[in-house]
Amino acid sequence: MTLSVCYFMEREKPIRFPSQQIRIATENFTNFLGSGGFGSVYKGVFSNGTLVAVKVLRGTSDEN
Ligand SMILES: Nc1ncnc2c1ncn2[C@@H]1O[C@H](COP(=O)(O)OP(=O)(O)OP(=O)(O)O)[C@@H](O)[C@H]1O
Repeated sequence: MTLSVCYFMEREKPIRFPSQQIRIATENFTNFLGSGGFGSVYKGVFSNGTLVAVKVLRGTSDEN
């Protein structure tokens, strides 16, 4: 029981992607989907085929 809860929580941890990988997936933020209160959203595809929506938070830079 405890183990399965831990496993679940482990799976729920945020995944950190290098900015380079995000840039490649979004083809350098070419496919603009729309913008919301916190920033712009871009379409991306990871090399394994996973389709993602990437939000660039307003007021942040891509330095990190
Ligand atoms: N998964 C998605 N697929 C397609 N388009 C998306 C997706 N997520 C966001 N968008 C597009 O980006 C726009 C902004 O999305 P966002 O999630 O920022 O909206 P919001 O909830 O209004 O904003 P916020 O959460 O910043 O207040 C949407 O209106 C939509 O056009």
